[in-house]
Amino acid sequence: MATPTELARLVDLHLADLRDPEPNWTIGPSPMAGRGVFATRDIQQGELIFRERALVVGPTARKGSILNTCVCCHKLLAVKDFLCKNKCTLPVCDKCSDSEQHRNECELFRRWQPKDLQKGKDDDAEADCCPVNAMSLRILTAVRVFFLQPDQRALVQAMQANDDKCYRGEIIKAAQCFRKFPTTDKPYMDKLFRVVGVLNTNAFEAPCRMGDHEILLRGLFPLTAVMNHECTPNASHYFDNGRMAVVRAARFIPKGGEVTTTYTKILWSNLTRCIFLKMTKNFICDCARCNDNTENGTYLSALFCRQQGCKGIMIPVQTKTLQPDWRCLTCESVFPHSKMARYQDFALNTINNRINACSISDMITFINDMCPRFCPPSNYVLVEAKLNVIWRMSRATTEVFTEEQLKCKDRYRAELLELLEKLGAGECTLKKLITEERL
Ligand SMILES: C[S@@+](CC[C@H](N)C(=O)[O-])C[C@H]1O[C@@H](n2cnc3c(N)ncnc32)[C@H](O)[C@@H]1O
Repeated sequence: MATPTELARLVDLHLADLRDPEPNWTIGPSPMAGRGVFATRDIQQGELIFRERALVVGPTARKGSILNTCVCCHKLLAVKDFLCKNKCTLPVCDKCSDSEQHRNECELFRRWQPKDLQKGKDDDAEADCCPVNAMSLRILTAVRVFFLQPDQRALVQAMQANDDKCYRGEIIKAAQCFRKFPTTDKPYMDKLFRVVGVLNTNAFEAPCRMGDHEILLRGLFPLTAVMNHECTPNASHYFDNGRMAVVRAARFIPKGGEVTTTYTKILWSNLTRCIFLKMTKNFICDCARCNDNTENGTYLSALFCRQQGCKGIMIPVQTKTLQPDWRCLTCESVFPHSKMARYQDFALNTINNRINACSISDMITFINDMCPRFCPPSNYVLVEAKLNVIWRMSRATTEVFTEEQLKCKDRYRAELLELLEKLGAGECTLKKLITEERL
């Protein structure tokens, strides 16, 4: 892995005009992990730390992604016949099909000879069959790295790449979308594997708005990615239309302090964050919040006691483990994680199914009247459901809400702000969004 100095040199080149002549940050060795970002002087709460453009972006192509979106300008395309007119089989608008930006990848995809997904299907199936394979779209961001300038490619090389067998699977699945993928070219495949590893370790999903449609882009923002993770971080980041990352101090950061961000959602429970970080970033966090099973007194993990007749709440006993025992704070019964995990999944699915299917007004009734029967109010799934209601109400343009519903929204908002306060989240992006109701 590159030294902090070498990484810093390449990051400076990448920042170009966005580099402050006297930055309040520097890259150095981190006691947390590898390299990290550190304050060169005291940084006040709310102060800008840096802005950076994406080094490379591409489609996320995750389950549920809208595939008929131009991979260059991100415009929403027609529902049918939306592939590049030059036949690379990527979704590209007519204008971008002939653009400089698309030329290299278009040629490369054509050379690899994409398989025709509609071939061999009967007429009816053909009508319903999406002509794009999400796995070939997913590999596009990695492919784009090969067309960057030498210094930019060196920067990608200098970034950390976690080793994970799943990433190989991602490449194998992409290779199956083509007749002539260079599978036997070992040096090329090794480089591709590393780039895919860098993307999976470092890339962000950045929202990008195009008119009234919003998509998530997969973007590599190298300096933002060098920041290590803390569950209640001292810096917060947001993305300006998918292409620019903006990082500000959420709290005061003393000179020499490590500038941290979060790789998870701030309101997730200890256990949910722990599982997510282990699965996606391959580490177990050791921050103060992860070591406290009351979760700063927020009890975001809490579930009702499974002992008959007891109305107490249970919380995980051990911290920083994927399968803790659970103990009731009232009757002190202990249950194994397997039992509580089933119960947590039930609460999660019940609430999330409603979120996806209910009107705002039904959701409020469900949260206020039904949820308290099976889920403690502090549980993160219920907390997120309230966040979802605020989000939907603030975006609703035509719906008219009753006085009662508006009061509920204000109550949810006050509860969420109190939670963030307990967590010590400072001026984090979520607080800003809740306060400004621009979720
Ligand atoms: C995006 S990189 C962060 C920058 C990285 N330290 C470097 O030197 O390039 C993410 C990886 O850093 C490590 N990491 C980040 N935060 C960590 C933490 N709080 N504890 C342990 N490892 C962490 C993990 O290996 C994680 O997969």
